[in-house]
Amino acid sequence: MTIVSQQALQMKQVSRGNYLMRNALKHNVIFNEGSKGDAAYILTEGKIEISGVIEGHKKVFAILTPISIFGEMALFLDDGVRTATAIALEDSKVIVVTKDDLEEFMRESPKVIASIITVLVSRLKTTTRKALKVPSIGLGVVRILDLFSTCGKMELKYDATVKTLSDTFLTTPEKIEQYLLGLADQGLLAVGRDQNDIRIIRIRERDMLNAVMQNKF
Ligand SMILES: Nc1ncnc2c1ncn2[C@@H]1O[C@@H]2COP(=O)(O)O[C@H]2[C@H]1O
Repeated sequence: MTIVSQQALQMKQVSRGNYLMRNALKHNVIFNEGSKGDAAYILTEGKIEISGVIEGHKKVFAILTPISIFGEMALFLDDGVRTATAIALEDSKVIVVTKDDLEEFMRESPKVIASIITVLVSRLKTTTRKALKVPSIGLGVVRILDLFSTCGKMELKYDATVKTLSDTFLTTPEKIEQYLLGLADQGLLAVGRDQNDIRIIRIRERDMLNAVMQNKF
């Protein structure tokens, strides 16, 4: 049993009242990041995606399966605002836990408090690990271009490449264009137009990664 499900079951055990159940059909938004939150939810059936928008890009933080609790953070935060968006990936069922319910659970059972802390700590640990894994954007761009050239693909559509790279590295298209400009200045690629007047990137250095590493990019 996961830590999250332990916590959810803990809550079921201490609750004496009737639960308010809610169905969330596939694609339903249960709540949006930035909205005010007055309840947490225990997922009993289905699948919920927890995501946020970082620098204009959607980032999935977690995919929850039964039994998991979510939407608890806003109940602890002073501003009461949702830190992420919850969307049903499948037809789902949740138990609504109001702020009053949660406070009552916590008053009645120190185990509930302990398990909520455990859930928050475990999410923080996962999130910190993910954050530390964010690659150097510059080197990441070079590695991807290097892969294309290794596969013999020396011309790439400019707009599509910039969009894919900015989505991949959760950064702005402008930032990616700066890196491309830097590589162009080093003579490793050129930006031009094809016969249909579509902007393209021409990779000029087959071993781009090696060249960049030698230049201590
Ligand atoms: N990094 C994360 N990993 C897993 N779940 C999260 C993460 N950030 C937020 N959540 C959950 O998503 C919910 C969004 O609404 P809340 O801020 O009320 O409570 C939040 C947590 O339950």
